[in-house]
Amino acid sequence: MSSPAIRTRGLTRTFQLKNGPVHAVRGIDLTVDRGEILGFLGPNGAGKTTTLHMLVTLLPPSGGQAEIAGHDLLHDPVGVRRRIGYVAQPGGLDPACAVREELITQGRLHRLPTTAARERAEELATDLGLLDLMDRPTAALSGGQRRRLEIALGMVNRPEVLFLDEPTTGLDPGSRAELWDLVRRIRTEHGTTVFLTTHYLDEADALAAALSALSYGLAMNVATPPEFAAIANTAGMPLMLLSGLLLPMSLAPGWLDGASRVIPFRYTVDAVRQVFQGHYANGTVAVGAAVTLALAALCLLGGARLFNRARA
Ligand SMILES: Nc1ncnc2c1ncn2[C@@H]1O[C@H](COP(=O)(O)OP(=O)(O)OP(=O)(O)O)[C@@H](O)[C@H]1O
Repeated sequence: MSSPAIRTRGLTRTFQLKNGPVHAVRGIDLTVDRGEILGFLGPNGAGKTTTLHMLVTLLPPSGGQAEIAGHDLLHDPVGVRRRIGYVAQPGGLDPACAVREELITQGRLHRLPTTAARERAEELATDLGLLDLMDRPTAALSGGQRRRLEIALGMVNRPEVLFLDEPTTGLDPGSRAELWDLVRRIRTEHGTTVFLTTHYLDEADALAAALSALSYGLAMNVATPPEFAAIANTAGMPLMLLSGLLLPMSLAPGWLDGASRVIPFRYTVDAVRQVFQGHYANGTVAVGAAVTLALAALCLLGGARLFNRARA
């Protein structure tokens, strides 16, 4: 059986500042299967970008291990880099450079001979809907077109794993939907594993079969729907969610004890939605409310793990 696309164990990053350490990522255990889209969800400052930077070899971890496409992050970073594509947050394009030139230059950076780099540029442009824009300077592209080009640049080396950092931030709803289609096509047509960070639960919901939520530098993954249902059906939890108490560690120590048995977990957003819709039978809870509740649950569980670690 082939190894997972991404596997991390206890991945940690601490920044040492003059006034003390910042524990940006506190020991993440993640497994992402090949060909899967993983939505890595969390609010500002949760540690998403730090995690991503470690996984794409830009930032050395302070502790833990990771394997990407079967290559060890610490011992074989070059092997990792050859097999991944990385699309950073927007802003890296040369405004004066035409789309074709950007694509060819990227191919050359990946050591493709000139002819192969040109062919690859045409191929990607066809695939990602950039053909009509090839002679346009990147400064003259719309936000959505620019994003598509950035993703094409990340695909030049035919990566096994594509990392996208907040791919739709700043896009209008139409461009977001187009980009989601593109990401789905990349997965189905190329079999690429996609790891994307996002602030938006609807984005993770639309794209990802698996979702990992980050809270205070701790990731939670691997929850089967029954496990999640067991948590959600715990007496008192709906009230806590509705009251908007995101981290009621001190208020519900009994519940937190229970939570420690099912963490780490992974689940699909659909499962979360079903759990909450089932819980509030008679259909009075709209999907939007279910999503909000799910997000609150993630925060609660992040707090639970933090709490249990602190006690360990
Ligand atoms: N170079 C650094 N030095 C010190 N602290 C840092 C550094 N980079 C990130 N941090 C801190 O680590 C934590 C996680 O930051 P990170 O950028 O990974 O979060 P994020 O989830 O990507 O946030 P956002 O959604 O705002 O991009 C934050 O508290 C941040 O201030």
